[in-house]
Amino acid sequence: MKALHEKLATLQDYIRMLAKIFALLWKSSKHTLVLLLFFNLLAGLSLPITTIIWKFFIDSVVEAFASKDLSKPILWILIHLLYTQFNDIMHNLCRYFESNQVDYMNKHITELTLDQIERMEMADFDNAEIYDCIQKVNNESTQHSMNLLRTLILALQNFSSMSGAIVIFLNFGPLILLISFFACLPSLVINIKMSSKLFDIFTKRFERLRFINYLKSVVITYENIKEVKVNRLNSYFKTMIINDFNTFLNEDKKIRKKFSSQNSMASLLENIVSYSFQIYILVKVVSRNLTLGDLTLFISTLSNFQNSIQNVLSSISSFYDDALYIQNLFSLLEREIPNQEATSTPYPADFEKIEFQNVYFKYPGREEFVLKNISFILSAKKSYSFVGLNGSGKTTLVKLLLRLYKPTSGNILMDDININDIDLEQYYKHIGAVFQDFIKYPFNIEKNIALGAIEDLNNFSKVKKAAEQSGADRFIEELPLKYATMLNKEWSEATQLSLGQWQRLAISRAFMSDSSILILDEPTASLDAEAEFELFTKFKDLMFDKTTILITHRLSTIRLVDEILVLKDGQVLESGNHDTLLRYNGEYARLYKMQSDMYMKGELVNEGSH
Ligand SMILES: Nc1ncnc2c1ncn2[C@@H]1O[C@H](COP(=O)(O)OP(=O)(O)OP(=O)(O)O)[C@@H](O)[C@H]1O
Repeated sequence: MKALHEKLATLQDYIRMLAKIFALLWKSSKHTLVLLLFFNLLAGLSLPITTIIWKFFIDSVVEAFASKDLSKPILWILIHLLYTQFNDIMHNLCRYFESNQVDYMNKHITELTLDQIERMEMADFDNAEIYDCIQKVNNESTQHSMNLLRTLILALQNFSSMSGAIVIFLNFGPLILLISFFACLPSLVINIKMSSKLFDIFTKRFERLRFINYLKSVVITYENIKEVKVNRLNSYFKTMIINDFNTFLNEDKKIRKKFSSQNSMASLLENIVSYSFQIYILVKVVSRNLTLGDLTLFISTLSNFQNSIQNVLSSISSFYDDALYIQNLFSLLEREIPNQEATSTPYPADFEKIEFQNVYFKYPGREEFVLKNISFILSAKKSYSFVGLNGSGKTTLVKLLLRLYKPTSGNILMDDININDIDLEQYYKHIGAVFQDFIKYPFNIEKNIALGAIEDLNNFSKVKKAAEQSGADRFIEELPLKYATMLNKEWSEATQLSLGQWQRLAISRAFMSDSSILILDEPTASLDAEAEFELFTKFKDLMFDKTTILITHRLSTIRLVDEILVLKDGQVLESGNHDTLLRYNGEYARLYKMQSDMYMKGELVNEGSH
């Protein structure tokens, strides 16, 4: 991805970017955009039209001094009143359509982003640059789309005002406006330079800003408060954050100071030009025998013209600020995602075995192989466990089976069918998984369980049964609102569950699914050893017709499975059932002995990891 200043190096780049933004606005809501542009163009004309009305009013007042007839000035006041009223209505309409357009744009961007994210593969999320981009777009979408629209509207209104001014000056001396425009150019250059400098700094410090925001969120997140307090980290983090703010502030102040003195020089030039022209206008009005109204008309129009230029300048610099976000948005939306190969092979519901054949795998962007020459067979309707030290590749094996990644080489077959050829929708319908880092959905208990089978979202009796099977029903029944209880502290009237209770809900989701393969990747780490053993015994009975894969570090539970695969450094070291592996007296026997010794000594309270 190119840096923004490289991408927006030329005027053409700006125009291309503007065209893309316009297309985005157009697709968000054509109808609202047309009305919004129309009313803003009209609103932009209000300044020149009001100035013209005042010209006629002043002329009529001068006439009234001689004729003593006030009807004309009163008529002009009435016209002004009507026009002001019309203007107010128009401005309200502008605000109405602007707010609607912001909402439509937000909705459209959210929809496009979510569509794109749905099409992206797991490997895309491993790419730090893409991941970063998604986070930025997600966090800043609302604010920036609003800013952007305002900037464009402001620019449009001012262009409209400037065109009105040009029409007024057409017969009087359009050169005056042209020279005034050139007098504003130094300001334009200074503003663009300042914005680009601030923008460069902002880009450079973006990483650090994200770090600070992350640190702030560490301090304010409910789950973290206890650790932060106990370790007395509040003031340490606060100092870190404030120090960074001070550094940024000083850097910004230096730049602003430099440019504000340059800006004063530029304003001096503008003022000299402006006041010279006011004198010129005065001389010309008198020499041509024009009216007092004409004098006010031209002087006010000149001043309005210069203000409009200033406003357009500030639009350009705020556009520059918002461009980083827009750049991220477009690079995310324009990212080419190769169409998934059509995988239409039906899921082999009555498969007999799953076979890993010489599977090698390395993560995208990584050099080293995480899995090396893995070959084994899982028979249908049997239970298996992957065992090994942290980082030995257990979860990676599961990710390949779940088709979140494809093997770098080698095949994974269900009978003779490569799993990556099976229709994906059908595949996921038949495979269930619960992970250690399961999701805490922002819904009530019923829905948190029901999401295990999206087809059965409203099947309450199935939800209840799943909760009974996981043992979650015991704590649910004690809650005042039972299955209707909202979870998580963040939501009003919500209850905070313990991690073990959350895990039981996640496991209930597995009981909802009618899948024929079930993967449990350390979903029971927060349950005590006894609860895990009891749960898995139950699991085995209930899941007798499924192929199950259990990953846990508790070897006491692992005893229950039909076959154990021991992994070390991405390779299968041993396989067999508990007794065979103990007799073999290899890695498994060593780990098992170590854990049971610790149990005997009462040292292992919760052996989540080695
Ligand atoms: N997304 C990723 N990108 C790059 N490397 C990864 C990624 N996920 C895991 N790894 C690396 O792959 C190796 C195997 O990780 P994996 O999660 O499969 O181990 P594990 O056996 O499940 O470990 P644990 O018992 O700690 O859960 C580790 O060295 C890890 O650093």
